[in-house]
Amino acid sequence: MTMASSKKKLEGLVAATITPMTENGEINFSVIGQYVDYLVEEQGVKSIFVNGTTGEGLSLSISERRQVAEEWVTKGRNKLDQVVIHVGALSLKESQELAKHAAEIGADGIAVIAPFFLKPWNKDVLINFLKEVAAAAPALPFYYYHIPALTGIKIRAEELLDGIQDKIPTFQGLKFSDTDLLDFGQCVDQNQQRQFAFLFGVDEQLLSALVMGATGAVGSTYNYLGKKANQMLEAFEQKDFSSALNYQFCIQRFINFVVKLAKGCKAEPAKGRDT
Ligand SMILES: CC(=O)N[C@@H]([C@@H](O)[C@H](O)[C@H](O)CO)[C@@H](O)CC(=O)C(=O)O
Repeated sequence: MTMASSKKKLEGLVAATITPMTENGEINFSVIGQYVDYLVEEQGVKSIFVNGTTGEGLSLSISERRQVAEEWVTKGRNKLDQVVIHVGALSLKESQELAKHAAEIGADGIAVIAPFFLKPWNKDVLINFLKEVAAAAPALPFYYYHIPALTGIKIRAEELLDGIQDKIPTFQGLKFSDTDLLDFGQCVDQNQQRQFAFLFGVDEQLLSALVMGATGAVGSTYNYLGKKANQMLEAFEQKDFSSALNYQFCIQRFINFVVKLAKGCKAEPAKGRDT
């Protein structure tokens, strides 16, 4: 048994954290402690996903990513259940450096997206990349972060997962940020022993993914809609599907409102890296 497999399973809501910035585009480390307290006390969210899409990890320098990861781990100690660090990068060396660093600072897991510029042309090439990153942190649970709309890599997650633990012994689960519920369902279905975490990443459709077997969810909206989403999880658990659906509709209305608001906004420079 690897050390990774003895770890507690990542489940429930996981907030994909925003990286707080100052007006000058520097990282505002000073608010991370309060941010942790807010998630735990106000939203009931006890696990986080750092430096992912929401955290703009790929727009930060390697040094910034290391510092951000360290700050979340430090401030989350004894408060958060799990801190997973996204360590994906175009450079294998950088990704390995970040994976090693995540292990050194005591993170609970690492996640990796597919390299998206010179793209892996088939499943085996992608697996080899992921395997090399995972090997840099052999004691940490490893999650594959599937987000084809942003990476442009259309290799189905179901195909990738087939036999993955033989190649990546620390493989612990999938963060699935896509609307293809056939692919998602087939990932769950092929995992007969139920040992992996299946974390859905399209917050507005989480209820459908719960039906399909999601064991948890990673998303941006759990930063501020965590309480509502937790109520939905609770209703689903109690088999109160009509209440669960009402919560999902409420979340959808909110997300739709935010999306429309964002479309109507002119990008303001220097608040974040991706505006
Ligand atoms: C494309 C994107 O940013 N998707 C979000 C969702 O949480 C998304 O914001 C939400 O479903 C609203 O559309 C997450 O899947 C991304 C995520 O978890 C991350 O920040 O790594």
